[in-house]
Amino acid sequence: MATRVRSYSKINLGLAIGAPRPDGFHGLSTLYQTVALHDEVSVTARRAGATRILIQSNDSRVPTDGRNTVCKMLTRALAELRVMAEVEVYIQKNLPIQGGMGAGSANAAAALIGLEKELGLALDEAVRLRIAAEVGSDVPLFLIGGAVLGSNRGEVVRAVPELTLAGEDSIHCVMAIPKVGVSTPQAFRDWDARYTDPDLHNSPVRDTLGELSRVFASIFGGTEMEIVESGASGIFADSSSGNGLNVSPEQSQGLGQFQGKSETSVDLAENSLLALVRTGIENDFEQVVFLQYPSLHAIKRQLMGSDSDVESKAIYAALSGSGSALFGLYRSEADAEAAQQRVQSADFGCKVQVFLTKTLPRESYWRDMIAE
Ligand SMILES: C[C@](O)(CO)[C@H](O)COP(=O)(O)OP(=O)(O)OC[C@H]1O[C@@H](n2ccc(N)nc2=O)[C@H](O)[C@@H]1O
Ligand SMILES: Nc1ncnc2c1ncn2[C@@H]1O[C@H](COP(=O)(O)OP(=O)(O)OP(=O)(O)O)[C@@H](O)[C@H]1O
Repeated sequence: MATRVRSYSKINLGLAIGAPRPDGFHGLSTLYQTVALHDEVSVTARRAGATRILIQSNDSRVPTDGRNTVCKMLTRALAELRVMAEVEVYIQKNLPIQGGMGAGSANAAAALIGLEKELGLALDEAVRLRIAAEVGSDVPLFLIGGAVLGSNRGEVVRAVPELTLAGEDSIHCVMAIPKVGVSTPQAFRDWDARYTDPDLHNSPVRDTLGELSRVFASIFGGTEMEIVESGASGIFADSSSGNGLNVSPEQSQGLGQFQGKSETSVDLAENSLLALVRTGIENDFEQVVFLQYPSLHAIKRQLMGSDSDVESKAIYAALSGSGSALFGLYRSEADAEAAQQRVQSADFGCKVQVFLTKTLPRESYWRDMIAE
């Protein structure tokens, strides 16, 4: 029987892009959050005299050769394990391709988990993170799950306390998935063009990378990391987690006012999403992707809701990664359903799928990953 692994997706809460680097990548600062929507990656593996990796998928757009993230990951993992094996993988695609939800990256992490389980072997945590980073900037986050800070080119990851809203760490989320694929490398190139071409460059260059990094540091602290075991994976965890949050007095006051309370530490532990959103986080990719696809901007507005109904408005809505998927986060299921309705009933000139889901904290991520 194959090991069936749920390959969950991610959204980005705030994403700042730095200058292009000599290696072709960009510095990046983001807060990844895993969500419950997922593909399913089924893995069968047995030791053999020679390695053979067979990949199949229900979606013909998924490459089944060495270009597949799963193939890249398994090749590296088997080499590190010093094992030869016949491996068969079936990728049941539910998530969009080029959707900005990290689906292909998550497939690679899921395949690694499945391979280890099938062979009864486990790689050292540092090795897993290293080969994950080689496969793609978005892969390491899926070896941690929950709320994860990403830096460098996105592959340096750090577990941070779960995002909370009214004490809950599983937050109602609406994903809107337009039938548009956005190429990530192209979106980075568009960003560069916008900020190097004087004709396109309308506003002074802002150090959004530095600004967002400082926001994250003020919210999550910059404490030492330690390796702890959690679920199926060892993870890097913030040693200050527990009550967890380290917020400036100004932010604490702002949040207290928002809630009509003066207590800060309890409020912050219970409402860290609000604290984060009130710092003004943004996704830099919106500046270039919305110019090219104005319909995506219109979808974001519908996800956000109207100022005349502040109570049911989204807490936050944004493009995920480089898109094309967008998401909204809500106080209640009813608010999320209302947002789903708004998006479904509007005409954006392109087909849009809309899903109700929830953010997936680290504990649930690992607990529910293996489908029985
Ligand atoms: C946009 C995000 O999804 C945000 O979470 C990620 O940054 C993308 O991560 P990913 O799909 O795993 O990207 P990779 O496979 O590592 O890189 C694909 C291409 O995107 C560009 N790229 C990616 C990440 C980064 N920090 N800077 C870049 O310029 C590079 O051209 C690279 O060749
Ligand atoms: N396992 C895979 N699933 C889907 N696409 C894959 C996979 N492996 C390689 N690819 C290729 O990678 C490209 C982008 O895949 P993916 O769906 O991960 O994009 P994405 O959702 O935009 O990811 P990100 O959020 O990391 O930008 C596709 O065009 C596809 O050709």
